[in-house]
Amino acid sequence: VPTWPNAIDELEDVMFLNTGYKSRGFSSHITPCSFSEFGPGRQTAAEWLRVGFHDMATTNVFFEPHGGIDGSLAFELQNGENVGTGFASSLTIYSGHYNSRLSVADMIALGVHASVRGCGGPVVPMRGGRIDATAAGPIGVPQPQNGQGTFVNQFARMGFGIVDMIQMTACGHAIGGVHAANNPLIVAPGTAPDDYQLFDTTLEFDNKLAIQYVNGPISDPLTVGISVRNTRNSDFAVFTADKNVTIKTLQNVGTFNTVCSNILQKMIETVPPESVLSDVIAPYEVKPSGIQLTLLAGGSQIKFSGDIRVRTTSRTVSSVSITYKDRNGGTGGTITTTLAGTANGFDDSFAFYSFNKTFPATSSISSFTVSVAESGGLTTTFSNNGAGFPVQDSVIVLLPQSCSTNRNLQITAAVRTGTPAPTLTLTQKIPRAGGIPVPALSTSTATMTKGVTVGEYEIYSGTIAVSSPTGAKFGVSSGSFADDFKDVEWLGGTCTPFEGSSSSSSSMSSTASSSTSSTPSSTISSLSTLSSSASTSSSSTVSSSSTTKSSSTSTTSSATTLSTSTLSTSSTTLSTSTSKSSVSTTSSSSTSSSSLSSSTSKSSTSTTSSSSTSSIVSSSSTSKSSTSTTSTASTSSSTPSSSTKKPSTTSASTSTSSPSSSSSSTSRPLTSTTGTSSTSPSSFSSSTLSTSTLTSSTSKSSITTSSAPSSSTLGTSTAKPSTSTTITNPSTSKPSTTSTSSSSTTTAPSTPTHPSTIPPYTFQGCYTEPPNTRALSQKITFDYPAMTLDKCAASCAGYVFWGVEYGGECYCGNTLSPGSNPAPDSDCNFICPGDKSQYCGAGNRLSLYRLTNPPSPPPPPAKPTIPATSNGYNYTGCHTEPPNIRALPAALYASDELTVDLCVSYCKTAGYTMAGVEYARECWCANSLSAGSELVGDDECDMQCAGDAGEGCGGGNRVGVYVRN
Ligand code: HEM
Repeated sequence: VPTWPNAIDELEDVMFLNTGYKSRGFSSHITPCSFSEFGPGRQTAAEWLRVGFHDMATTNVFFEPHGGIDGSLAFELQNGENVGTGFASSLTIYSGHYNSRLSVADMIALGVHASVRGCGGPVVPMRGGRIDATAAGPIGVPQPQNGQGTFVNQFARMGFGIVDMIQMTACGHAIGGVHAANNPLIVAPGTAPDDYQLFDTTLEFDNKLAIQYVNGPISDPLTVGISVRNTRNSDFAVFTADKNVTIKTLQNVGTFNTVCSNILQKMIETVPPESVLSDVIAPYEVKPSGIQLTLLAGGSQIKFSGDIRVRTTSRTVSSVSITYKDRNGGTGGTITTTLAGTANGFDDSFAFYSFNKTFPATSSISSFTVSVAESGGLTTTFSNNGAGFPVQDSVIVLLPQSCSTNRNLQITAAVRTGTPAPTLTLTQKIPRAGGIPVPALSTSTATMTKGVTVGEYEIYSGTIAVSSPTGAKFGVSSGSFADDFKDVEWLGGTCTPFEGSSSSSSSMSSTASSSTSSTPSSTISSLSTLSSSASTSSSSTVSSSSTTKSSSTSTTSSATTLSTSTLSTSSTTLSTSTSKSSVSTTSSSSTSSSSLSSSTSKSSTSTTSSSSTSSIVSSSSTSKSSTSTTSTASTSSSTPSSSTKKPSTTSASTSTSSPSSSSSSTSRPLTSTTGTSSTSPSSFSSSTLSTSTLTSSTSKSSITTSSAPSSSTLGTSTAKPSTSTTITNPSTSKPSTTSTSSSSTTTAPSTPTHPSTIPPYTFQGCYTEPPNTRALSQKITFDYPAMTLDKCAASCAGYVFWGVEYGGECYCGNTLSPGSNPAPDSDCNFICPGDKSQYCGAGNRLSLYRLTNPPSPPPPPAKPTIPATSNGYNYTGCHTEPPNIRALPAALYASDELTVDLCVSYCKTAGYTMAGVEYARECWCANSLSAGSELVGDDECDMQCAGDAGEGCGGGNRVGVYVRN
């Protein structure tokens, strides 16, 4: 069970909350299994499974980076290998769930898991942590016309053997079918219901395909039907690759389910090396959900609210309570909860218990444990693998005081005195152009300006422009503290002013009002705030600037910030707070209410932590409450400003209502003009990297604003190898051992090249493959692990051309097909796996070589002459054969020794007055020429006589006719 918070938290929610309270709705697109929101003739579950295969299938495990499940499919929809609308529509659905904590690549994997399980198949174990590519990868998806040998090689390139190939394809084709519109050479239009021919007789994930393939009747259009004569019966080619041994084993249901679980897990765990996968995701037994601290009016009290999600799959819960520690690690108290709702996954059920507790800001909270009492009397305490569930109170977003108007967010946060000035961060989903269905994530940041100080906290505010509110997330962070990943859509249109203590509240209101009148200079003041914030903070910022104009800078980092935020464990919180406390006291000079500063209570890193994981207590429990109130829980417990409870901003704003909501100050339109150029296209491109979060959460913590340069390295790595410098790694295996070439002898080359000669061949350049055929097609060999240019040259000895493609494919031919055109040499950027000093083509690109001195073609045969006379017969011309009869039908003599003399003497001896030579070796006789035979040019009767190349003996359908003198 993971420790919370965890990089997989968002994925875990989307994976398990299928229906009910706080459902994430992911699986609704594939429920029931046969469902498609796009109408008849489609099955979304099948489309999701296929998306998984096609995203993975261009993997080349012999290269770095080698691709895999990385979402590159989104950039490859136009490349001819991904035909059908299911790819774009699936990725569009995933885009709706996409954010800085959940990559498209993880959703592609989750789509495989969900479609298989949702269709009644086995559980495919699921891990998180895939990083999204930012550009297309190479081509290489198996196409139905490829043929068995190519399939075997393509799967080998992906890292799979023949048995794997058969298993994966049989499991993949357990659901769905073939669309006539996409594949008219496999399913003829008009021959299947909705033009959609299923692979077997069911839409469920079962082994009918295997059973029917072995025993018949076979309905799989990739095995039987018109695909056979169109050489597109790829399932047949795949399943027969081991003489049907593997497909036969899949007739057993148990074997089938085990095999499919394993092979599909391998498929979705084929990922680029930079994607470090998490453990297999199991649902939390207890998981905090929507936890929020809110500093209440006056600043002396904090409200702590949210839900506790309890897994109820195998327990009947009677009550859930929370025991918390104060911010110094001392005993805090106990909080009761009420059932708010239930939810279900494919195999799990959950109940959410809401709570709402107010405690003094001085003592506050640092962590909590959860006790779950079961109806049987057992009570289990969950301490988050020992340390309790951490809660940081150093940076708190004040949702009631935050709002969104005119595409501007105005965000207010309370920051514990002594904590450096916070940064406001916004991550938006910006649509991509060019038919790419997945948006880019763009993160922009803005400085925040300090307002009043109330008790332990300083109130900061900031504004930031939002161009794409749907799915946008915002947060506030300072160092490793953050309160973030909040939906922009939660925000109402009105910001309720923060009511500080009597003196401070006035200053706050002045802050708010001053915003409207603020002058251009505010930008400057905010900048000064930023610079000074590190050390002294306080003073300068208090009033003036206010407007929170904050020159927002757009950066790309995003995710790292978001995830690390919550990681700040309780202990670190404590230590930092104590150390900083001195600062808070000094700065208190500026504002009034400060004095409290009880944070100095040091106590430092109190160890305490009750690591008890399963202490058994008697039934009684603390609070029953349980079911009675159910859904109303959240509202019932609310105190004055219950607002933060949950997104629904409308209720939030209304509940807090009363205190002079001075509408005028709501939010200032003026800021819209400020230079928040965050949305400029340039900043988007690299932003998708964000999701790197999942791996390295802890270390990155402090990055927030400046990270752009570092994160960019992650992104580029997933794309194509691009330029030479990125890959190199000269060490490993050195120049080839093969002889022929004049290659280097001792030193390892630092940069690969396109050798200008591989004797007896010369480099022609980097060439494309023509659209519908191969550039070179006479002989093909594969050697993905160890191909070199020299090996291909040796394999193609005797051919005029050869070329290496995709690192491991070698093609030979005597002619280059039309449509194969020169491309930039830099396109051929795959390093030869067997010789790192050479390039071996790329996806759809051949490193092309040609014989330096092609053998001079044999001299064209001398044109034969047609003898004018022979043996008393005279040549009368070249005649056609009439349609239904021979020109000289009476007698035929054929010989490989034929000459004109031989033919004439044959007919003469046989008593005919006419003789005719045809097609090099035929001799025809008659006494008259048949009607319909026409005279044509002599050049049509110049085929060499079989017995004498110097003489003409007619032609195809052409008779050279001789008549007796
Ligand atoms: C040699 C390997 C393979 C070839 C040549 C191949 C070919 C095809 C073709 C031609 C279609 C019909 C697409 C359409 O008309 O819309 C199809 C559908 C499908 N393929 Fe494959 N496939 C292969 C392997 C796999 C694998 C390994 C998987 C997954 C693990 C898979 C999953 C699917 C699914 C689920 C469908 C149904 C899609 C739908 O109903 O919309 N295929 N495949």
